[in-house]
Amino acid sequence: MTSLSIMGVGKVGAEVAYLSTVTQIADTINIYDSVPSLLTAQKLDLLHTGIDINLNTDPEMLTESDIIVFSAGMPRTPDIKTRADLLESNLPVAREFCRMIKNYDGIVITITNPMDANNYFIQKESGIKREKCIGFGGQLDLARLKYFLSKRGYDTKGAWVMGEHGEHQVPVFSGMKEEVPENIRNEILLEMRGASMPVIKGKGGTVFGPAYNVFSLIKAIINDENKLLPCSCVLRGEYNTEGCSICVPVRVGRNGISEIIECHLDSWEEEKFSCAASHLKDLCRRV
Ligand SMILES: NC(=O)C1=CN([C@@H]2O[C@H](COP(=O)(O)OP(=O)(O)OC[C@H]3O[C@@H](n4cnc5c(N)ncnc54)[C@H](O)[C@@H]3O)[C@@H](O)[C@H]2O)C=CC1
Ligand SMILES: O=C([O-])CC(=O)C(=O)O
Repeated sequence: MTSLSIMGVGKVGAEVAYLSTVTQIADTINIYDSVPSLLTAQKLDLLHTGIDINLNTDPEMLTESDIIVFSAGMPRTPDIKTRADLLESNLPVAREFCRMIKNYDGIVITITNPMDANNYFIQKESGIKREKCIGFGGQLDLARLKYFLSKRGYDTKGAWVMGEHGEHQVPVFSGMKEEVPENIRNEILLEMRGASMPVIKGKGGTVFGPAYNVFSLIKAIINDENKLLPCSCVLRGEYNTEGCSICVPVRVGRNGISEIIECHLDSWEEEKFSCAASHLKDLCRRV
């Protein structure tokens, strides 16, 4: 029996709820949002699929879940330059979330930006084990990296991402068969940084990319897949890093993160990862 909760059913949260409903991935789905009219509308719309699901909207049920997706808070608009600029608006929401989930010891998937800092804060504030606090964003960055590589005719096998889900993301090329020269690496990095903005400008926010990949993460947990995924997690010395949550390769199964993999990086990647870590440590000191 699996119970899944989604806190914040705006664009991304609702799409995750929809995918979880149509695939019947969980036995119980619990959705919550601070806007009652939106919450009622999302509930009715899900029920109108005709799918026989156990759907609740009771915030008390959050702590009874196996997995909670935290997707509440403000998204970027075209004039909000970086995800880190959302910290002041969304930290109070993360704080309220932690109050609501007191004594919870299941898995939290953090989506709300700035995701790495929020994941770090939620882990620290809630006291939930770091293995159960999974920051989402790396899978989406990896999908985008693969898109930019294939557009240039590269075989994407072995491509990876690490670093911040933000300006300091780190595409990892050194595991690929073909060498990617530095000028192309820099070009792709710039494209990755700007990847979501045309979507935000054109339709108000990214939805399908994040929701599909969050759903794969939920599936990896529920089915105990022990799947290798790029996720943000609080480091305690791995990659010589502590004091922040940052995207690294991890294995994910029923109990959350079962292993943090320390992979080889070349000098270009190492330099970028170290910049990402110091940027995130600064951000995390503020939470
Ligand atoms: N990590 C990632 O890869 C991605 C992260 N995001 C982030 O996810 C967050 C949500 O994005 P969208 O769904 O597009 O935004 P949205 O505005 O469509 O939905 C956010 C929802 O949160 C609700 N909310 C706000 N404060 C709340 C509270 N205190 N309690 C309960 N609900 C509350 C709002 O009523 C709204 O329905 C944003 O911070 C966005 O930047 C979005 C896409 C990808
Ligand atoms: O760019 C944003 O603000 C939303 C997001 O995190 C993404 O789509 O990667």
